Amino acid sequence: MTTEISQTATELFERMRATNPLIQCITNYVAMNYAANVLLAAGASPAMVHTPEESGEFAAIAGALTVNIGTLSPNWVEGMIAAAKAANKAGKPWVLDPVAHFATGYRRDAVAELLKLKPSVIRGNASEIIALGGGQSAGQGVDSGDPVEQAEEAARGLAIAQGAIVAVTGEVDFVTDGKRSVRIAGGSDLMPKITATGCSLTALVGAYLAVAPDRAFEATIAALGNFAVAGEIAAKTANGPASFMTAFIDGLHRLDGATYAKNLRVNVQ
Ligand SMILES: Nc1ncnc2c1ncn2[C@@H]1O[C@H](COP(=O)(O)OP(=O)(O)OP(=O)(O)O)[C@@H](O)[C@H]1O
Ligand SMILES: Cc1ncsc1CCO
Ligand SMILES: [Mg+2]
Repeated sequence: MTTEISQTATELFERMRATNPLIQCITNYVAMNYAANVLLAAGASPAMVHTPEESGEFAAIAGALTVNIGTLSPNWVEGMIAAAKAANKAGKPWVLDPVAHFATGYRRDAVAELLKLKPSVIRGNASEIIALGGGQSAGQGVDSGDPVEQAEEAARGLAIAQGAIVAVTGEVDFVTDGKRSVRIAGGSDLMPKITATGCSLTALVGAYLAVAPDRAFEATIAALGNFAVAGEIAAKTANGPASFMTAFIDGLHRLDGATYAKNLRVNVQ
């Protein structure tokens, strides 16, 4: 099972890079530039299209949509909802990143509306997933304050309740569809020291979903595996967060299928 999932992830890595999928990213002001560069380096084609006047129209032509609520305002929420509705209508997968949704009523309400539109994948840090499951999290704003293991039960429950794949990221990532679960090791402790690493990963999950819309579980694992492998390699030459960022973008660009397969550490639970 572990070997099978690793092989599938490697196939999806190759397919994503060969396909260069067009991904609509509705993300926050902090993440926009970094996420676009991450997608380009990884082999996808990002487009940051958020305003309601065009977000729905664009969702119908993109391979997948990703929605991150990091820096919200009414116009953006309207754009997110229009895009998610259009993606659903066009049969396109979409990913939700519920950044700090527990922090304010406005964020909670926005996430509740978006969850009604049934994202294919929900990707968050441990604190965000614990809070989505109704638990008390130790998160501080956008940063997680909880270990991934503590979010696993909430992740399984959320996956079943939503009919979605749930990905919890941290030192060792956890992905579940409610029945099947895997852990993905790798990455670097420098990754949470760079803002928008998680937001960029959410965008990359969209890129993998675009090439395997009917295999959202495997696509999510493959995307998280891509970050884990590239992050671990980048950390070997980095002196701190700033040089890591450069090494990470270069590493995503240079990564090949053989290196991906060799370094991927997925464990079926
Ligand atoms: N301590 C760690 N060791 C290894 N990898 C890590 C660690 N912490 C986070 N990561 C990796 O960093 C990436 C982003 O995960 P994280 O949980 O930090 O997202 P996030 O909190 O949503 O980020 P942000 O909101 O700042 O964009 C994932 O690929 C995850 O595996
Ligand atoms: C720092 C920050 N604030 C709102 S969104 C964001 C990016 C990381 O989630
Ligand atoms: Mg986040």
